[in-house]
Amino acid sequence: MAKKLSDKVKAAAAADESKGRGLQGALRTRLRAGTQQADGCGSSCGEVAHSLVSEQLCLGGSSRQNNSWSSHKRLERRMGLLQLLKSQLVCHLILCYVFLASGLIVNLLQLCTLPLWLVSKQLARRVNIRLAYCISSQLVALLEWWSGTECNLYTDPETYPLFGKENAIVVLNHNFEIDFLCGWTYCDRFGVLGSSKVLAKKELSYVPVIGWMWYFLEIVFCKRKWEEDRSTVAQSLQRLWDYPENYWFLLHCEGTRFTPKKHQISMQVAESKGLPKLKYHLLPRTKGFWVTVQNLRGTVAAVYDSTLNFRNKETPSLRGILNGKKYHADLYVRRIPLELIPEDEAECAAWLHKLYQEKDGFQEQYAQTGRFPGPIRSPPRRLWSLINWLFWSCIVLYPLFLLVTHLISSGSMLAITTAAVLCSAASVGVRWMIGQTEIDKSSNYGIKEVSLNNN
Ligand SMILES: CCCCC/C=C\C/C=C\CCCCCCCC(=O)SCCNC(=O)CCNC(=O)[C@H](O)C(C)(C)COP(=O)(O)OP(=O)(O)OC[C@H]1O[C@@H](n2cnc3c(N)ncnc32)[C@H](O)[C@@H]1OP(=O)(O)O
Ligand SMILES: CCCCCCCCCCCCCCCCCC(=O)OC[C@@H](O)COP(=O)(O)O
Repeated sequence: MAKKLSDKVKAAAAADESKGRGLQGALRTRLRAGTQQADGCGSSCGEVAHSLVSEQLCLGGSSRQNNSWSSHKRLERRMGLLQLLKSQLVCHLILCYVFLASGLIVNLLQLCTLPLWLVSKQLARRVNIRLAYCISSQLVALLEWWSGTECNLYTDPETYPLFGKENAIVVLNHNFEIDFLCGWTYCDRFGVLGSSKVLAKKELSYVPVIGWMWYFLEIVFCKRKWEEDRSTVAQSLQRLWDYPENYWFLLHCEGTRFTPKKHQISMQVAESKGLPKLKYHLLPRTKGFWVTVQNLRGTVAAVYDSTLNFRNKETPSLRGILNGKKYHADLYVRRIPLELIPEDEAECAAWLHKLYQEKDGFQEQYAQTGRFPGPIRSPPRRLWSLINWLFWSCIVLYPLFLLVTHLISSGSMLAITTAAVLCSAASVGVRWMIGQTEIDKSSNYGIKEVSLNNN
């Protein structure tokens, strides 16, 4: 497609040239048109614009051509150096240190808000929303500003203005290691990052910084055991009725991340239930969806059916992001008013199965054409996440710098060894946290229960 576009633009430019406009001017005009077209058609098309710029640089007079060419080369070399820098361990250690140190400070501040809950619950919630933003937006900054990952949004123009202005249940496919992070990015762009919620597995509540922050955000945890979850999940959802700010409530109805083995097993379950097979999704669990819709009816306006995929079959990871690797996310969102969702449990379950069949169709279309339906309306990344990261870096890196210089000048072996042990422990801790996002280390949920049922 990229080659086709490039050829098309060049051919049109040559035609313009023959009309006497000069090849450079013609290319410049066509380039503008080409870049606009590239906006809507995939990453490779973006590269067309880049290659045309390079060609244009080569088309000037010979001395200008040499200057432009060498400055282009310099730029490329600088980009290469920047990329090399981003892959260095020392950079990762600094990023992780800032995240851990600032995260623990924020957790401590959240603890300090406990008395406030007794005096004014709504004020305590608003304070915690802002504190949580300080943590989650650091990961958003990592995605948007460090790795430069592109996040496109396919949605219809009537829906777009409602994003961030109402409470919504977001049903998102669970196929990627960074789908939670892409979710956060969209939340940030529509101003609901601090307040957004999820139906999360209980194990995540023990993850330092993020899991601890979630207690204060009234995140809903489940054990993925319906007998226990049916009452605890409903109670936690009821508490959100008077939440003071707009939020998105995320539900991965598959309940676990996609792996070929889990897919095979869940399709056996689908078959046994007489349901059509899904190619790109696990069979959704319907109880969590039903209980969420029932308990949030009246306070949530719609379900945002969200389907995420990455261009060129990219398999993004948090490690890749930390290394500065750029990915290209595409998200398709359909708004479905909550009144359209059946109240009866069995009907609601059938509705969800149908929704997942439609989602599977969208993924098939994406696999075939590289596009979801509808126009792209991508909100720009916001500066706030970067400003927040710079602010916390100043706060926690300055004392670290003082400490390191003091340690070195003191020459005390004991102090230096203690610092090295603490650094290693922190590094192991962060690796474990990153491990939580890795599909290779995914739980046995969706495998174990079926083999138990079969025994
Ligand atoms: C685009 C914008 C994005 C916006 C983002 C917004 C906010 C962001 C905020 C935070 C981001 C952080 C993200 C963190 C992500 C963390 C996510 C998770 O932790 S996912 C895991 C936890 N969540 C869930 O599990 C939700 C889905 N699960 C359910 O709804 C379950 O029903 C349950 C309520 C958890 C109960 O679990 P249980 O295991 O008891 O399930 P069921 O009773 O439903 O299971 C029995 C049921 O399933 C059938 N079955 C059996 N085996 C399988 C199988 N392998 N596959 C499919 N189905 C199976 C079985 O036959 C039973 O069927 P039935 O109900 O018909 O009897
Ligand atoms: C600037 C910042 C640098 C930071 C570097 C360190 C970052 C460490 C971040 C750790 C973030 C931990 C958040 C975990 C969210 C994981 C969400 C997820 O995807 O959970 C999986 C479950 O849904 C299903 O589990 P499985 O049954 O598949 O198993």
